[in-house]
Amino acid sequence: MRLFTAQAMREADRKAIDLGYPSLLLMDAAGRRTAKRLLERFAGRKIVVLCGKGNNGGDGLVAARWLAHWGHEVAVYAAEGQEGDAAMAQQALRAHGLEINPLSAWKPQPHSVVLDALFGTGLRGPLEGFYAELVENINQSGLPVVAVDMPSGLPYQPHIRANLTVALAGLKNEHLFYPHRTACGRILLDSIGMPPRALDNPHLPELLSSANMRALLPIRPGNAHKGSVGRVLVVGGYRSYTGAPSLAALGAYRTGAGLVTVAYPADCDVVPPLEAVRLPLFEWNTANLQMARADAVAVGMGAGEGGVEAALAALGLARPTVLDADALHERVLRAYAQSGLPSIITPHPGEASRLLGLSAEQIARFPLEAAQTLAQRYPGLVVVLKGGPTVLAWTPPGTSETRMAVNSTGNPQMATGGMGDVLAGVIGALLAAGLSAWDAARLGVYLHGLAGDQSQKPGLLAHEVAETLPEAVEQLRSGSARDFWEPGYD
Ligand SMILES: NC(=O)C1=CN([C@@H]2O[C@H](COP(=O)(O)OP(=O)(O)OC[C@H]3O[C@@H](n4cnc5c(N)ncnc54)[C@H](OP(=O)(O)O)[C@@H]3O)[C@@H](O)[C@H]2O)[C@@H](O)CC1
Ligand SMILES: Nc1ncnc2c1ncn2[C@@H]1O[C@H](COP(=O)(O)OP(=O)(O)O)[C@@H](O)[C@H]1O
Ligand SMILES: [K+]
Repeated sequence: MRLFTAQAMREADRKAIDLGYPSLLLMDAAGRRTAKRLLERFAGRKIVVLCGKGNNGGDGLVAARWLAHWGHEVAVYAAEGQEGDAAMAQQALRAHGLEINPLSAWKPQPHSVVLDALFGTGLRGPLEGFYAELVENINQSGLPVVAVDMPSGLPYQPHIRANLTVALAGLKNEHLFYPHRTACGRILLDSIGMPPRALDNPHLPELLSSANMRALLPIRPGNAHKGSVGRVLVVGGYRSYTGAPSLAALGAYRTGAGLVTVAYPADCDVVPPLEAVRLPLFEWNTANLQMARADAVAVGMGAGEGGVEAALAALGLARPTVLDADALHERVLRAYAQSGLPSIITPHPGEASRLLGLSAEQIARFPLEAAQTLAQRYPGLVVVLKGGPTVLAWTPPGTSETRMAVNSTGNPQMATGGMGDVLAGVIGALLAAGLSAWDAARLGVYLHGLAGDQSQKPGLLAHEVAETLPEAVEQLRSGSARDFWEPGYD
């Protein structure tokens, strides 16, 4: 499943037409499906359809026709100047005997529901004048709004604040990234019968969904033993950061690691989980770390000033590695990228800011671009740029194409200390279980977010998310994990 930009969706539309699929069929499916979705949630209200003159408006005209055909009370207000499919939709509506009122005549009517078909992916700039005022009036009316494809005005201000958005053919950036996602309300995705070949675009980011992540779950054979399902070495800890490596160890065990060893400075009060092997060290060097038996390493959590040394010492173990927090420095990343070892870096925007020389705000605003830049700067390293949502990027060595993915799980209650430490442990366990770096990173962020979603509540703590990981794994395995968007009719 891919995440689309407006332009990419236009290209998919064009591809469908080039494949011989009639665009009017897409519009008819879009309008009809949207009408059904509206009825599922707002049956009994008078329906007011507001249409622009483009194809988004065309979808609205189709929806109005079907709603009237099914016997519902519908009032239609539309801009003038429809062309192509939208003009055909208008013709079909008129054939059903419906009247079309000028948009300027719309006034909020009590107990109505508004179908927002003003603008979709074709918007080229912020709404001004009449349309800006119309959008403000709709928002202020307090009436429920169902948006066709996306709330009109996005990604600019002003825009509609919808209760429900019916995304057509695929999810777009506005449906996933904040603050725009908030304006969508609940999100339903409808395929509208678009030929799959038209949607297939490997250059777009993959959207991590329950279906594709389920396939990555490692299988635990009946004759498993603790040495065969993945041994993780956690390397971290520093004076006041004694909890970080313990949380990573907990994350690793709860994701299925067979054995976790925690290496930490001997003068530090690190208290690893009872089940972990303790390795207090007086010096970070490879020989010391080799005392642990490990299939994968997670290094840097709470490592403070010792982070660089610890990560360079861990490099000598030549194991798949996840680099977090205080290990995330230029020198370390260069060394790991050159080593060719499967390696993952998990910066939050603050750490990415240190690496890129940009502000954390800029990185949080343009996470796709920031993750891509990091992945191109350090070929071979899988970049996990944490946030809401987390973005992943990877430039396989010897190629120039960067693969991108965007996570769909997680929630703002996860913005608490230690949450990233748990993630490092989760990914470490998946690396130790034998997954490739790209698979371990994708499944790891997905499971971590899914666990956070299960126990979503104010005051959520990192160790609680770790404790919920087994439930998240089970949910994903059994097929009961739900995506945040609701699937359409297929
Ligand atoms: N994906 C698919 O395959 C399918 C997509 N479908 C649907 O098509 C939608 C996209 O339709 P679209 O391309 O016609 O654009 P749309 O959003 O209606 O807006 C264009 C209109 O807005 C106007 N306009 C632009 N900027 C403006 C501004 N700042 N301020 C004011 N006006 C502005 C512009 O006017 P112009 O400047 O060109 O005169 C033009 O009239 C998509 O979201 C989905 O709903 C389905 O039908 C089936 C298959
Ligand atoms: N608003 C949010 N939506 C989704 N996930 C979030 C949100 N805020 C934080 N998270 C997740 O919580 C984790 C926080 O990591 P990080 O900032 O490194 O925490 P720490 O350094 O305290 O361990 C990341 O995995 C991030 O994706
Ligand atoms: K719309």
